[in-house]
Amino acid sequence: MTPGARAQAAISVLDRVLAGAPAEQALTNWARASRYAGSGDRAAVRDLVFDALRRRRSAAALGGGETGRGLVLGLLRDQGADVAALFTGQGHAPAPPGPEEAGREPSGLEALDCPDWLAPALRESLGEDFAAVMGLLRQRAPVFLRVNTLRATVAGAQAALAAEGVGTQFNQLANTALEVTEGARKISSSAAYREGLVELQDAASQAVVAALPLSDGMTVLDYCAGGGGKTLAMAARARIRLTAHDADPRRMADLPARAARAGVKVQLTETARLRGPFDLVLADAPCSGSGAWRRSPEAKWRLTPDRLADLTATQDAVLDAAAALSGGWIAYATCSLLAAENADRAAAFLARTPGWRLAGERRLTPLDGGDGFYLALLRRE
Ligand SMILES: C[S@@+](CC[C@H](N)C(=O)[O-])C[C@H]1O[C@@H](n2cnc3c(N)ncnc32)[C@H](O)[C@@H]1O
Repeated sequence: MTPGARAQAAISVLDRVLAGAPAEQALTNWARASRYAGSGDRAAVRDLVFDALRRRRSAAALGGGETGRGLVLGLLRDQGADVAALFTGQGHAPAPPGPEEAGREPSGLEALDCPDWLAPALRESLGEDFAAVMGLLRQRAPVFLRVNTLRATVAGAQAALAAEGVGTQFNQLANTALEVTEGARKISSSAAYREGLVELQDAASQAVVAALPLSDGMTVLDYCAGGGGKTLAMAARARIRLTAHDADPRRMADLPARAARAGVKVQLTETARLRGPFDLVLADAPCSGSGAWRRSPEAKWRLTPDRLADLTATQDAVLDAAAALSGGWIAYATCSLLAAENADRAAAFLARTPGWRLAGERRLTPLDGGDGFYLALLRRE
């Protein structure tokens, strides 16, 4: 595909996303219908789509409108690309821009790609870091790996990856974290990955697990296990008896295979069969994902006040369920930057639940290098 044809493909995918389709699904449908597109084309179109979604507001201003065409035009102008050479109207390339597509410079919250309604809450939560964090959320996220210390040392994993063309450097957020510097697209086919030496996991997510009070012999429940990223990371930290649960068990479908690959034992349990007490319950609650908007930029634009209110109600329910199942610790975590989902939820829990205290807290933002995360360690008195 020519660069112009790739831009046109991104325009059609973005039009579907703007109409409500999830970006991953719209990209998959486009790729299935475009057998002529090679892996390089698919990667280029994907990058255009996700870059445009991260900058949806500012790109719409620069491109003259919030359409697929406006977003791609605006993104390319932002990147300093030669738009006239791409929007030629020749072959499969998009038509040249008209005068109504001249666009304008974005300003204020628009230039930060911040939704207006969320700005006060984000400003309050992030304080003087607000603009710097919003600026980082407009960029691509680094790719991080977690070294599975049950299978390899950090140096051993680095050497195995390097032999397969994947360059890494140590990241200070966690002593298991490697940032990928080269060859990210080779990871999933590498032997190091297939043999369970490394997992894809954000460095801040690893830092959260590193901060948990885990020791040999503990019984641990991962109450919101999802795909099991933190389940596996906890298993590598200490010899614990691990149970994984999720309100939607289908989310744990890959966990048995991932656990086998990592050399880890995990018991999957349905809600009706859960029996406490556990020494520690990890409540990695569903949230706005605002700390991970670099990876999932659509979430920034789809969040609404009603959705946020639903999420905080679920977070309260998850904390209450965790308290009923824990004999000692609750680790409440989110990948949100909003105090309403973080410290406010921990405070509300402590206010309505006698017999618990706050034993520790950690806040991470993309300024620390990884995703934004919050962790509250709650201790039964
Ligand atoms: C942030 S994700 C978990 C990510 C996972 N811990 C990881 O590290 O890969 C939150 C999970 O909570 C689950 N969930 C939502 N509501 C829940 C509830 N009321 N009780 C338990 N799990 C819930 C969702 O299905 C989702 O898989």
